[in-house]
Order: sequence, then C-alpha cells, then structure tokens
Amino acid sequence: MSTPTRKHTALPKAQILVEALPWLTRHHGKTVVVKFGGNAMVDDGLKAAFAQDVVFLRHAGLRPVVVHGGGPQISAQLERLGIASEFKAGLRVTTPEAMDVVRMVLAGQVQRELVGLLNRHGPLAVGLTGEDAHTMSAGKRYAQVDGERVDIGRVGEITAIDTGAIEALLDDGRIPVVSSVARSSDDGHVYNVNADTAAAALAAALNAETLMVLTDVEGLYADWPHSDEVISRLTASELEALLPELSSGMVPKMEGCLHAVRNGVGTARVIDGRVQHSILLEIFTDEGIGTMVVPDGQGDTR
Ligand SMILES: Nc1ncnc2c1ncn2[C@@H]1O[C@H](COP(=O)(O)OP(=O)(O)O)[C@@H](O)[C@H]1O
Ligand SMILES: CC(=O)N[C@@H](CCC(=O)OP(=O)(O)O)C(=O)O
Repeated sequence: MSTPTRKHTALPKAQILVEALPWLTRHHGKTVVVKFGGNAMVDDGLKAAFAQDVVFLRHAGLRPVVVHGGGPQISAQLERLGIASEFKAGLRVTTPEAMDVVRMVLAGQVQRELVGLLNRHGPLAVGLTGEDAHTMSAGKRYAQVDGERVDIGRVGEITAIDTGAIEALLDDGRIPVVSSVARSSDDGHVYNVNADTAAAALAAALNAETLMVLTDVEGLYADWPHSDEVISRLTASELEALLPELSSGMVPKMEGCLHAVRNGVGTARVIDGRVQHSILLEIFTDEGIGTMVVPDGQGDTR
C-alpha cells in the first residue's frame, strides 16, 4: 500500500535530477575555476554550502579549482595589529609588513578553513599558494590614479603561470584551493595579487570551460548604484565598452572576466555568493543566475 505514495513523493526529486542531465553531459570532464570572495565568505552557512557545491561538481565529473580572496579577513587582522590599510584603484597598498599579514591570513587562515570544509566530504582538497611549484609568478604592479602611476608596494601583476601542480592534483581527483599570493619573478620576495585577477589568469592558463566569480551582489548591475537591473548576458566587446564606467570592486572582477573569455575560457560568470548553492543553480539548472560574459560572436549559450 505504501509503495505508490513513496513513488509519488519522490517524483519531483527525479524531475530535478533529470533537468540536470544535459548540463551534466555538457560539463563532464571540464575545468571550472571558482573564485570565492571575501565578502561572500563571512557567513558560516554560506561557506558550508559553497563546500558542498564544489564537492558536488567534483563528484559530477567536473574538475573544479578554487581560488579564494579574503579582503575583509586581511583588513580585520591588519586592524587588530594596528597596521593602517588603504586601497588605491581597488588594490590594497601593501607594505612589506602588511605583506606578511596578507600571506599569513590567506594561506594560513582562509585557505586552511576552506580546505577543512571541503575535506569534511572526503580526502579531496589540497591548498597551495601561487608560490608553490611556480604556480603564479608576478612583477611589481602600479595603480593608475587620475592618470598618474602610483606605487602601491608589494602588489603583483602576474607575469607567468605554471599549471603543472594544479593539473597534477586535478588528474589525481583532488580539488586545488589556491591563495592569491605570487612568487616574485624579480626580487625573491612575494606579491599580493588581487584574487579576481588571479582566478581569471588561472582560468585562462588552464583553458577552463568556465570562470565563476562569487560575490556579494546579484551580478553586474547595468546602472549601479541607481538601479538593481542585472545584465544577464554580454559579449566581450560589450563588456570592454562598459569597463570605464565601472567602479572599484567590480573593476578587477570584470577585467578578469574579459581577460578569461579573450584567452580561451568558454564563459565567465559573476554570481551572487549570498545565495546558498548558487554554483549548482548556475551550472545545473535552466535558470542560470547572475551575469554571463561570452566571447564575441557567440550565440546564447545558456
Ligand atoms: N556595476 C556594478 N554592479 C555590481 N556591483 C558593483 C558595480 N560597481 C561597483 N560595484 C560594487 O562592487 C562590489 C563587489 O566587489 P568586491 O567588494 O571587491 O567583492 P568581493 O569581496 O566579492 O571580491 C559590490 O558589492 C558593489 O558594491
Ligand atoms: C592587491 C589586493 O588588493 N589584494 C587583495 C587580495 C585578497 C582579495 O582579493 O580578496 P577579495 O576577493 O575578498 O577582495 C587584498 O589584499 O585584499
């Protein structure tokens, strides 16, 4: 007597799984770089759901790579230590003293926490920074403020990427978790790299199918802060035309998306990290959320 009822109640679940089938087929074996930002990273529930989603991707046959930020966590630690912190053109002015804190917080705190959350689901995640196995090399980056070149200390511009260690981990079924600290290609020290920039450069170097940037807004707003209309899809050229109008937090994100799709990445997406399971919604359902950037000359791929 109870069997028909059980079948009936399970039906919507089967429907959901079946809806994911074309996406599972499309994304199988593909590399997805997911950037988890500091502001979407401050809530424990969101962090746990993020880890579940990434492990789900891995078990669904994708090759996820996590690149993480930690701006709010770095600012909090600098404040605790009484070290002043300021941003110029969206980049943290990084003294050698602040660089030690950046490295300690990203590699020793934020990365460790993400690795721990992912590894609750099995022996999957391995943390590294751009310093490991020459994964990311950088030279000194200057900021442009009102047309002037400004020295912002130990902030790096990526000069080379070696994907060997990440590829080896992926081939071994692991989930690499990368902190945005780079080795210096010139003076033997390390550089602080914006995490959006690092994620985009890694996505391009890995020939990833997708770059997914989680943040604390719904996506790219057409007329921020005056309206909450989200641009759901735009081409590389359309994005390039919009770049001069964007303000600080969105600049490295959208520059990164542009760099990615101009260098072989299939799509770059900015999605709302405040929504639990936003990664699964974006990858496996008909209702993609957020903003998707596609290379020029592409039809709607959603
Ligand atoms: N056009 C825009 N659309 C959406 N957000 C924008 C836009 N321009 C500026 N922003 C700002 O960018 C912020 C996201 O950047 P940021 O704070 O660096 O995020 P994260 O910590 O996730 O890296 C948003 O919270 C918003 O305040
Ligand atoms: C040069 C620079 O600004 N580096 C960033 C690195 C962390 C980061 O980018 O974190 P979010 O993604 O959370 O913003 C910083 O020091 O805050």
